[in-house]
Amino acid sequence: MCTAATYRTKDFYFGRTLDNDFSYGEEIVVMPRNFPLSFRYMGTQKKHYAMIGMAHVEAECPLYYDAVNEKGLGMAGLNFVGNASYRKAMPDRENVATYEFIPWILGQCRDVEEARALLEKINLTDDDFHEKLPAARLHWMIADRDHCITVESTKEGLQIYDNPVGVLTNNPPFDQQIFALNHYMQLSPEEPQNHFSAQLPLYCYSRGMGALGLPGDLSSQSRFVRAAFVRMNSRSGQSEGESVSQFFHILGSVDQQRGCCKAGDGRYEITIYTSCCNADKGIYYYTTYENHQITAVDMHRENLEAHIPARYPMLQEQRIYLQNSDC
Ligand SMILES: C[C@H](CCC(=O)NCCS(=O)(=O)O)[C@H]1CC[C@H]2[C@@H]3[C@H](O)C[C@@H]4C[C@H](O)CC[C@]4(C)[C@H]3C[C@H](O)[C@]12C
Repeated sequence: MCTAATYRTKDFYFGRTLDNDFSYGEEIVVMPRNFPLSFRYMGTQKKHYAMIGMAHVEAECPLYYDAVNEKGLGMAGLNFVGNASYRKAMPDRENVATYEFIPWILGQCRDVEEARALLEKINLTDDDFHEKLPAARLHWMIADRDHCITVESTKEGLQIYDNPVGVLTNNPPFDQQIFALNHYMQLSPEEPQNHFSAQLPLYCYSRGMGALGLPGDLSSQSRFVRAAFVRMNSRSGQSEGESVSQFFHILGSVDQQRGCCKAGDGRYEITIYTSCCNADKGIYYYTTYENHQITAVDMHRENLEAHIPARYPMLQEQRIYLQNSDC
């Protein structure tokens, strides 16, 4: 399971949880403008926008899970197993393999409007990166500070949905996820009133009762509702510290603890990492399952005119600050 979210204060933030029962060995990768992007069908782009994100690097090629570019556009891929459907390359389309989709969009587009224009011409192909890395069954969230869309390639073709919630999880398809919010419109951060019966002395014996009924389980539909409720009602200060902290709290509402979701063979699905990217400043903040200290990589500290990506393995060791170490 995974959840992606956007958040806006003074700056625009974009991030996700990556939930799985194993890791592909991902790292933070800054792709500079002059790293040649060789596409399977679309030739080579010698120059493109720089980007920072989480990727598995295979044969020197960053395969991004989520990233933002230097213009403040963000994109993340999340499992969409059983619904994602890709086609063979087609003569009249811009054919892009799914593992190329993030650099294809972020390398060329400043914002969602430009991404929409590319999406009109695209055909997502079913090509594997290689036989050990088959095409991942995903759908994607693309967002800038003003707009957010969900992109799904299904048997019916390419679906592009406005995403007014700024949240994406996994199945079912996005129109059904959004529809399900109708069932929760009574949820509120306010104290509820007794509409049940005037003849009964019902009262609020606890804070938080306005959100009674918010689903607490780990299914993707429930995580969608929970993250949407938290995200839509989120309040924080404008500073970087307050914004980043609030973002991690939003995604903390859908965190997966080891033991609650069995994945077979004694393995469990857990939140391997949580990311929060300041898309305006190009700073990628993250925590991992074992390391709750927020670590950051700033793309603007790298040479963005370089030809080779800069790679930062995630710091996994938790450093605990002993406050009374002098005693
Ligand atoms: C497993 C990840 C998605 C996690 C997720 O959504 N979990 C939800 C579980 S569930 O549905 O609710 O059960 C996805 C997100 C990005 C994917 C990776 C990226 O697409 C980059 C490459 C693409 C290659 O084709 C396959 C390996 C790969 C390295 C992918 C492996 C895997 O499919 C990743 C890591």
